[in-house]
Amino acid sequence: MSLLMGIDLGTSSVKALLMDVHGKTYGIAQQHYDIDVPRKDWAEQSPERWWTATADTIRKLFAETGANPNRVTGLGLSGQMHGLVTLDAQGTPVRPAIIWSDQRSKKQVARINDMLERMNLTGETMNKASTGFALSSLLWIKENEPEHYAAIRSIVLPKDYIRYKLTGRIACEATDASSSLAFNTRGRQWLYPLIEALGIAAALFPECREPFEIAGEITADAAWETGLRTGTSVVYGGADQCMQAVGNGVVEPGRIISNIGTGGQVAAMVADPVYDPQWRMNSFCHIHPGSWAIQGSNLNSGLALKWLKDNVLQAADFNGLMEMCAQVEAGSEGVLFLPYLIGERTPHMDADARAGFLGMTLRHRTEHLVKAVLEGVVYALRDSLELMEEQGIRAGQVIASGGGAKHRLWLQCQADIFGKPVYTTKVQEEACVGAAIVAGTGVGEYRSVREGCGQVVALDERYYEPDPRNQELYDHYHGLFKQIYLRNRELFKNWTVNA
Ligand SMILES: Nc1ncnc2c1ncn2[C@@H]1O[C@H](COP(=O)(O)OP(=O)(O)O)[C@@H](O)[C@H]1O
Ligand SMILES: O=C(CO)[C@@H](O)[C@H](O)COP(=O)(O)O
Repeated sequence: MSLLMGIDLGTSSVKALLMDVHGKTYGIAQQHYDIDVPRKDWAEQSPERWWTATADTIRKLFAETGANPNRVTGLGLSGQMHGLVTLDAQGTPVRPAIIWSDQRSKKQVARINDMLERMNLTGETMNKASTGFALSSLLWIKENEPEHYAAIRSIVLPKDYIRYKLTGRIACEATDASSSLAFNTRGRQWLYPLIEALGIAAALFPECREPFEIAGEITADAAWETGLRTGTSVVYGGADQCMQAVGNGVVEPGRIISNIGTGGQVAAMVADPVYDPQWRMNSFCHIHPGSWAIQGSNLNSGLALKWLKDNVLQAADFNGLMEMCAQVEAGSEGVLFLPYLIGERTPHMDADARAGFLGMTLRHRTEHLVKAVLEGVVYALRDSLELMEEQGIRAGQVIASGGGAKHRLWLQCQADIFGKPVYTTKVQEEACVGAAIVAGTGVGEYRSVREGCGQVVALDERYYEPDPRNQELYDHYHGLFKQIYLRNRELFKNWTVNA
């Protein structure tokens, strides 16, 4: 039977998955990497490091499964969104990639947003600019690193670089391109009037296609580095949020995803170009022309727990932390964590917002801080869920996904704080599975993405009910959580000397 490969270039690791066309997983391999923070507010990763990690991971996957590369009929890619990879005339990265969590481009964001309003283009972008979006980062390079800017011949988003290394073809696709802000999200093409008004050459933006189209074939060099067969078909793939939606079977309206990756999102698919007129959420292209994803984008989800684990507690692993706080009561005995370590998008769109613990007394111990971080992350997701409902999008089912769905405590916390049952799918590594389904559609294993989802994705029978005893308490703390930001917003703006 044919096999499909899905690769997800995440923010904390790259994962590769092999499955058969019915969704039976043959194996998953992973390699971790860090975010580089060379200066305050910067967040960068090396595209070359992504590539060596990806090639190693694919080789490891073949070694561990013993699968024959000749059986792989299609490969699809999923990737962290928004980031900017700059390529020179030889296709070599000009500088490290500026990724989604970078905050250096606040001035450029303000200017782009002014321009969007003046040119009346917000109906096309369906978003306002944020720091870490590729267009904001590119304008920052233009204004601050002219020698680098002069060397750029094309720009792509993170997973597009991996596709280029696999196939030799430089290109983008609509779901991720719509997260760059240089894109007409309504019309699914680059937004040249905006690009040109910012003094950026339109030629830097390569051709932009659809996720399930075949982009090319594995080159001999890539085959040598990865163990894949030369000539294997590679589809364009898509943004991780889109591929995750496919891997959760969310290819039509009615289900909402709550994702805890490095960032966090509450997202739904809509069949109309819906966006929040107050710009508290994001709307991006979904898998097919005529479909969009509307999402609450929280920047500090798994990232906040990872920060606590690595920078504060120097703990060995996530499971150990989760067990440490398993006995702490709902509400962490009054400790609240505001998770805005790198600012926040939904609902505040404020790169200056900052994190903190509040409400501590002599009684509190490490385990309360851990639980408060889990809860703080979910309060932020609840902000997104409430905005989603404000847009008229009702959640028939909330499906949890991402690394945060690996532990029952975080799943129960979501059910309790949302006040809704939370489901998971039987799928492991949903973004990889989504990418594999899209690959299967591109190479003709499935007649449609929907048919692929039908064959591969099923909900787990086990789900998490909200505990009625915790509802009032969590409503109260979520109210405090919102107030803490609102009452400190002005202080955050002037937090740092010489900021
Ligand atoms: N066993 C676990 N228990 C709780 N949280 C976990 C566990 N494993 C991973 N996580 C959380 O998931 C995050 C990584 O999620 P993932 O979806 O793999 O991220 P990305 O796609 O950004 O690389 C970690 O930072 C951590 O907060
Ligand atoms: O900003 C966003 C989505 O809008 C980010 O969440 C990136 O798409 C990275 O995803 P993860 O690596 O955290 O899953």
